Amino acid sequence: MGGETPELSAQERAGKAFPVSWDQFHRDCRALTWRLNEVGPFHAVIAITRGGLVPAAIVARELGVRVIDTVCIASYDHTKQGDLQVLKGISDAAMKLGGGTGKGLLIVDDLVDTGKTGKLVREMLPDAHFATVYAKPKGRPLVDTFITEVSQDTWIFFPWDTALSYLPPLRDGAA
Ligand SMILES: O=P(O)(O)OC[C@H]1O[C@H](OP(=O)(O)OP(=O)(O)O)[C@H](O)[C@@H]1O
Ligand SMILES: Nc1nc2[nH]cnc2c(=O)[nH]1
Ligand SMILES: [Mg+2]
Repeated sequence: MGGETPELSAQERAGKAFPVSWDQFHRDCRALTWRLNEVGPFHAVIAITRGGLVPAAIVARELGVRVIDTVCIASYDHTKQGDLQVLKGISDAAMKLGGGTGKGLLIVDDLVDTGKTGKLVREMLPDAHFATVYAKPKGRPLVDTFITEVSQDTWIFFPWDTALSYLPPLRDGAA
């Protein structure tokens, strides 16, 4: 493979890192719920797995919603985006609650980046409300409610993907 430039992952292209702690994530999910409380009530929460599972649990708890379904979509293999794969669709029971179009349903994901994942789910449930905790500019128009916008060249590190580790002092060359 000599001489070939290796393809950059989405994370490498993103450049800037935005690490989020559990505390911060919990606070941001609660802030999201404050906004959603004005929009509901919702019959059910639909979590886009896997990243949507944690915010969906927190939001559903705060809103008092006990029906939670999943739509299972994979696109990024760690940080490289490939074709979207729907591994599991929305259940018939949740579809029925949303009258076939998603009316009164709340879709939750951790973030929108390019918007490809969100677009696909919106097509499945055109009348549902779509909420994410974080949004990048490309995906932002797809989202009805979000809390924090980060630039397109930022990579968000979630607490379930990270651990506390030693950081060398700045003067020793740490970024
Ligand atoms: O707006 P997009 O460019 O489509 O990217 C956003 C999606 O990417 C991540 O999921 P990922 O596919 O990495 O799967 P995961 O939730 O299982 O980590 C994230 O949780 C969103 O669902
Ligand atoms: N963890 C994480 N996953 C993503 N998938 C698409 N964009 C991102 C991001 O910024 N962070
Ligand atoms: Mg995801």
